[in-house]
Amino acid sequence: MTMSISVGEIFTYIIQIKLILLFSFISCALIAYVHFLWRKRKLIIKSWNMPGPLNLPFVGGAYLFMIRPEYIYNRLTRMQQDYPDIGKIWFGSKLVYFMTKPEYIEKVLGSTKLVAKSDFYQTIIQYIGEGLLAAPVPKWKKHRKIIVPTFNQKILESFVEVFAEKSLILNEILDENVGKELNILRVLSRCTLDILCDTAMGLKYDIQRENANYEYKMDKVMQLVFLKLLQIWNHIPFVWRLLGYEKKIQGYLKTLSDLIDKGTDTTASALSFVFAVLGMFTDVQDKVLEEVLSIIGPDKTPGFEHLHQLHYTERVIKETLRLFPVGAFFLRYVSQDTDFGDFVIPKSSHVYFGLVYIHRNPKYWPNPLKFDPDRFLPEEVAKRHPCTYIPFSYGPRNCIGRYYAMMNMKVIIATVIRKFRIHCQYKKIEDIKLKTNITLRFRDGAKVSVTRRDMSNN
Ligand code: HEM
Repeated sequence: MTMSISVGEIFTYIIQIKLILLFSFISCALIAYVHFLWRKRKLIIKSWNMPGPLNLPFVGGAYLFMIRPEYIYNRLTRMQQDYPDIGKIWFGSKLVYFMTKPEYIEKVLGSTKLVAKSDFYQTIIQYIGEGLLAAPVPKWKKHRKIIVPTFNQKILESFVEVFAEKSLILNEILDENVGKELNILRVLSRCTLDILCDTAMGLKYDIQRENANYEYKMDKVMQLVFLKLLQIWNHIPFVWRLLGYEKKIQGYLKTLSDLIDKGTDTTASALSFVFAVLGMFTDVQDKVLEEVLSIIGPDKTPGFEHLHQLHYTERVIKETLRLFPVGAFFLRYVSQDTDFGDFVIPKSSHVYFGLVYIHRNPKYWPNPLKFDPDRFLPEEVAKRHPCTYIPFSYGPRNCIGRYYAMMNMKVIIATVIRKFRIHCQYKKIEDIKLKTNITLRFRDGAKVSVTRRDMSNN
């Protein structure tokens, strides 16, 4: 007896198999989703009434970041604007709150209990190393106690000479590029990295003159880390490798070797914005020059004793960091239920602090896009809540390098401004479009150039 199967039957079998597979897939997905809801039930219930963007199953609100990397930060900023004071978003399986109300910010950042870093930092740890920035709490406590004294006044004072010496090399490089549109961030990154290697490790690399492109590679590493951080499909190792990102990042890391964990370029980013601002607002530039000349003089090397007298310059730096907070964003892990009066932020959630919107919130900063250094006159500062302005974060886990960075910036500005007039093609703050690769950057370049200053008429 022979059995024959008709083409029609084969077709029916195929359809049935497909239906079974589809059904199995949907069932597995449903089971996984119910399992997820069950595991996260406490977070879901406690955050239920908190406003936020639409969350889809599995991905939550992460679909909002399926955009070109340079637009991700803007989207985050808009989210803060759309949900004033506080909002929430599910980022895959992670519940993330974003807050802009200073009282809420203070409650989290000022707490000695909420000092754990969000596990979003794992990506940073994986490629850049743990450092103090991302260290788990017990290790952080121990290391911070050891490191803080190394930033004391006496030690900082001894660094000023290095700041000044390296700033003179910067001046030589600027002099070779007079009149050209410069990649100012690159030039400044090399200078601040050169300074950091010397002051932190005693290494004399002469990075400013070498052509090893450290800052370029560092930038690429940061860009890739940022992508992995915020586009959750990149968390899947297979996808990350398939897209070729792992190979790229390892390539850059290999050549950065021992510099990688020192490669912070926040100071250089901040300075690049200061230069742009000085170029845009010539009256501000003139006042900075006037102050530098009156405190330090036309040729004298800046010394520690001068720096605390540069009040106007300091206000210019602070106002620049308000509009362009180069530390862009950071996250904390909520290790215990935290009561805010009207609501509770549940244990195991995360808090995101996006600094651009916090610093430009019209509720606390009238006419926020106006560049006005006098917002930082002591009497004006006293009127504001301290957490309306947090470029160096706030509380027990704030930036330990803030005084170092401030002094470094003042020395560089004082050295450069006496020899060069700074120009910038941007005309107003709104013209500067931003992106971030962890630190804040110009989306369309800094558009800065310098010309030699004729000191007979400045
Ligand atoms: C303008 C320059 C700088 C800005 C705007 C800045 C900003 C910040 C911000 C916002 C944080 C908190 C980050 C977070 O919680 O994830 C931070 C932490 C930190 N910064 Fe800075 N920073 C600057 C320069 C520096 C420099 C020059 C150093 C070192 C020499 C430094 C060392 C650190 C360290 C070690 C931490 C981690 C502190 C901790 O977790 O206890 N920073 N910085």
